Amino acid sequence: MIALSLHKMLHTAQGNMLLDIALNVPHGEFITLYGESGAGKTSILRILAGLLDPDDGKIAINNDVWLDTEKKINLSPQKRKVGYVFQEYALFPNMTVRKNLEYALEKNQKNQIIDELIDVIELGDLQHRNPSTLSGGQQQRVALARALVQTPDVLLLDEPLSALDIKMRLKLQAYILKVHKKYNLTTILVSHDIGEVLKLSDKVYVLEEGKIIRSGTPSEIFTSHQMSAKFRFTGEVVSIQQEEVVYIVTVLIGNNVVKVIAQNSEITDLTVGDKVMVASKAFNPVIQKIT
Ligand SMILES: Nc1ncnc2c1ncn2[C@@H]1O[C@H](COP(=O)(O)OP(=O)(O)OP(=O)(O)O)[C@@H](O)[C@H]1O
Repeated sequence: MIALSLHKMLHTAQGNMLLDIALNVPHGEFITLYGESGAGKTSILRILAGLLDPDDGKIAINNDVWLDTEKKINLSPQKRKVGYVFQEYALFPNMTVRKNLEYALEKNQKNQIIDELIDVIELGDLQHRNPSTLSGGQQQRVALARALVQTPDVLLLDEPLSALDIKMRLKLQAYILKVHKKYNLTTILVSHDIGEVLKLSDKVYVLEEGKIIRSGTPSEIFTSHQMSAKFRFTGEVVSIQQEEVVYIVTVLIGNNVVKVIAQNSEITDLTVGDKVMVASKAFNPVIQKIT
């Protein structure tokens, strides 16, 4: 469980903005912070990691207190068990992938974890190459592995996939989910990509001007209930799930999510990431791939 409460006066181009957050994240949950640019999402991650001090607050992870401004407790970033992945890959360019991972080992830590992560994140073929020779997606896989070397309790992901194309994003999303489950992490993602948020998170917190204004499951937050009877929209498939004899296709249309019931014949050539048209036909939405 992450128990977090904090205040921090932030200085924005429009003047002061109070970041005022209280959040409890159960152990093993995957949450997303979602909101406009400048709402304070990155600041929350930096405060958790110990890279930014709040004006006052408390952070406890399970029973470990990382910060308690009243009791003057403030653990250094090195003592907090967090893994942090940013949009920038921030790898050492002149060290091999393996050396980049080994560099993250703590003193006296066995390097067995390096082989395990290379296996789990499938970096075997890349381990002796330098990051500069790798694609963005491959570099981000290395950055993800490096964030896990010290077996953190908490994984912080600050728009880690936003520089990647859709194919790479989907691949990396799968690795992120895999490590989240395998290492029983509590994960906090910052993302603007609703498809990604839907796929990865258990719960979404919507931030506006430093405060949480709404929270719920991704479907609760993003599903539109205001669809008119006659419509025609284009969107992107974010998931396809089988429900007994039919399929539920989740389509992202602008900032809204629409769930369409489809027959087997409608989804045969459909995959996640496809652009589709959703249109009403006698009150039932139909879905068609755009080629
Ligand atoms: N150390 C600091 N002290 C005071 N203000 C800060 C500090 N760091 C950031 N800010 C300001 O706080 C505001 C929120 O920044 P933050 O990066 O947390 O937003 P964000 O929601 O992550 O935005 P984005 O989606 O663009 O990354 C910005 O206006 C920023 O200039």
